[in-house]
Amino acid sequence: MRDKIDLGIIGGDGIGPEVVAEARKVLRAALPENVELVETVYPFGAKHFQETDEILDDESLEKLAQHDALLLGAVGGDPADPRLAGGIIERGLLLKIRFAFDHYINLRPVRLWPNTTSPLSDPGEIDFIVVREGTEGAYTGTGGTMRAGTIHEVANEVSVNTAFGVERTVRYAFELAQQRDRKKLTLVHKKNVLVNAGVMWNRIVNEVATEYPDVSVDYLHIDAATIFFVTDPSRFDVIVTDNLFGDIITDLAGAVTGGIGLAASGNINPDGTFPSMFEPVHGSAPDIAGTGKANPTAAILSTALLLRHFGYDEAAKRVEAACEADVVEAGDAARTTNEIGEAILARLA
Ligand SMILES: NC(=O)c1ccc[n+]([C@@H]2O[C@H](COP(=O)([O-])OP(=O)(O)OC[C@H]3O[C@@H](n4cnc5c(N)ncnc54)[C@H](O)[C@@H]3O)[C@@H](O)[C@H]2O)c1
Ligand SMILES: CC(C)[C@H](C(=O)O)[C@@H](O)C(=O)O
Ligand SMILES: [Mg+2]
Repeated sequence: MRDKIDLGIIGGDGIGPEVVAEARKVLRAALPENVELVETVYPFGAKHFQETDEILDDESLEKLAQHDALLLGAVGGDPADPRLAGGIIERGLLLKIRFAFDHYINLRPVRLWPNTTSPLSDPGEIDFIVVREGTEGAYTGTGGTMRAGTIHEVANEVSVNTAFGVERTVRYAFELAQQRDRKKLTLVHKKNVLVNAGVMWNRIVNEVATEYPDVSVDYLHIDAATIFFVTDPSRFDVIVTDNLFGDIITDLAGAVTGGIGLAASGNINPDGTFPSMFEPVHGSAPDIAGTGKANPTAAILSTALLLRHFGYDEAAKRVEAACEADVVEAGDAARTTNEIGEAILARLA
């Protein structure tokens, strides 16, 4: 195992820097003593763009590429600012990194912890993981607008799905399913309507399935999947899905398992050619930024994914156990971002 992690950090906007501050403390404390943590903090985000006109140029991207991994809070500024229209920061910063660093696996574990409040009356056991494709689908920016601003405007947003991109994602999901107790993979798509992409996803899942005879395969249309997220979430083990469906269902999963403030994610480049990037599922939450109400647990749990990514399984387990113990003990008690971070940190000591 490596004895040094060179980490690039982008706190970003809103609650991003607030939750990242807590995550950094926990990460440092969780790492084995003989592992050096080198941190470089970058100012990128909507605020930085408003002040400097810079989003993320190629030179900065090259600097980010030199790190072993990246930790990101969240980006996204004031929706009322016309300069930020069109997702300029989300696309020019966050998606630029995911695409440039070939983060084709967007890994989003979902768990209902004891004593966590779920809006479901009888949630049962929830412990599944969403393997969201991260570099294709509706996110490529393919499309365009004709006759903009007129009654005759046509706006096309094309979902791009390549056999290469789908196959590597599906294979990753099967590998993951094979390592888990239940060994069950559910493809979530919309093959009854998205007949080109959906049919290809389905075919590739069935083809790869022949190499994993011990993994059982299930299929759900995305609309039906949202029903089961609420009525029977324990049926899921590993879900594989495209970029946009994966975005939507992981916010839903966060909401039914005790809140988006607990949902972690990793944008993984499994080949190791580029740094993987770890971030909470949630956004910059402008409605609570600066109030101390943000839950940093999702960001802290994202560092557990980072630790596991580098093989520090014991350290990852300690972070997860500390978060779990904190959730179990504190329940819904109103605490500040800093209080939650300190409580989790104290449990690691
Ligand atoms: N990875 C990212 O950087 C990322 C992810 C999602 C959204 N965004 C951006 O963030 C901005 C706001 O987006 P949004 O409002 O749709 O989604 P959001 O996730 O920021 O907020 C949705 C709701 O969840 C709450 N919430 C989010 N994180 C929380 C936490 N840690 N603790 C407690 N409550 C929390 C917010 O207060 C809000 O009520 C937009 O600009 C969006 O594009 C960025
Ligand atoms: C901000 C946005 C581009 C991003 C996405 O859609 O992937 C976010 O919602 C997420 O879930 O990480
Ligand atoms: Mg999202």
